[in-house]
Amino acid sequence: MTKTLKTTIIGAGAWGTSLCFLLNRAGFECEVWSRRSEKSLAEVVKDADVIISAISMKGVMAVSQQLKEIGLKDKAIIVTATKGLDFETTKTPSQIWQDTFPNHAVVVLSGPNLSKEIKKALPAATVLASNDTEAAELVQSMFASDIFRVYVNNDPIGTELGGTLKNVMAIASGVCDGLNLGTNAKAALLTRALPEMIRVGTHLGASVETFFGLSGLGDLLATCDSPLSRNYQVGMGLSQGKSLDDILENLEGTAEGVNTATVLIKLASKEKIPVPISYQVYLLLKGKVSAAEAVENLMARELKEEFWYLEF
Ligand SMILES: NC(=O)c1ccc[n+]([C@@H]2O[C@H](COP(=O)([O-])OP(=O)(O)OC[C@H]3O[C@@H](n4cnc5c(N)ncnc54)[C@H](O)[C@@H]3O)[C@@H](O)[C@H]2O)c1
Ligand SMILES: O=P(O)(O)OC[C@H](O)CO
Repeated sequence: MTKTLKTTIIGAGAWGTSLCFLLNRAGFECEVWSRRSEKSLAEVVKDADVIISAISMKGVMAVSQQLKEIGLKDKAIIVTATKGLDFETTKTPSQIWQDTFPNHAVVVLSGPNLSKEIKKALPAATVLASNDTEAAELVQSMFASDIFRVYVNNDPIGTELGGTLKNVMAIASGVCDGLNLGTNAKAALLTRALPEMIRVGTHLGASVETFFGLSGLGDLLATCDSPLSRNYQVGMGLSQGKSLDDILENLEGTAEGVNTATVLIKLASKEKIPVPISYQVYLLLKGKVSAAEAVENLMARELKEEFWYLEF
């Protein structure tokens, strides 16, 4: 039955084309739309049963408003695969989609999914999260294949925050490796990164457990240890003294952690959430500290007890 569902992917970047590859692998057809497509957005979404947004964060608000004007098919499911926070509102993509389409099921897709590995058909796993379990399970059945193991959960905010907040940590991790700080430092960074992500996530209504799953710890491990990650590449470049502009100009695709760091610091300052690692990443991105100074600042912080995510 699901094989007859019409599926449209919005965004023909690295992730949109990888998601199409995965659907095809599972035996599903889909249409990928970009601003360069011959067809209009209205043409590709008007009969779509499943609409997958794989655009970068900067386009989410505009595209969701465009789709609101166009109108979606009754009961169309919206799947959001973007990892970021909106600059103006600090909202997550799923919050934007759900606010725009209150009567439609919104499903978050997030996990340790580096697109270059996906396109080589290497095995991977992901999470589909929604308050609408039926919708999540339907999309699960569409993506599951011999190379893609798909789990579901009912914590969309936690699932997308795992994938979003780790991008900032991946920048820190690129710095750590670029400065050759060693394995001990890397282990300390990643171990302290997780409670920082949990602190933000739980403040925004996410469940702690979600951060120990694929979209939290899983994506943290993948992105913070892979030169394939664009966010990691940003950190690596900064540690080598390159300018952010220069790094971004030579980057293949989007490093969402750059924008996320700014939005996160705005949000964390307003809500008084301690985010020491992300704050040093933010200062580094803004050119206010050097990579070495960021490390010094983290090491010089007030001494405290280790645990747990409520401590900082
Ligand atoms: N590449 C990956 O490995 C990967 C994996 C998982 C999630 N993601 C997430 O998916 C999102 C996209 O990543 P990517 O790697 O494909 O980036 P990309 O830069 O390769 O592609 C982004 C796409 O978004 C489109 N876009 C941006 N603004 C738009 C607008 N206003 N209207 C229409 N289209 C617009 C661009 O044209 C481009 O095709 C990011 O949030 C990223 O974090 C990426
Ligand atoms: O290349 P990055 O850093 O955007 O990471 C891509 C995905 O988020 C990995 O899961």
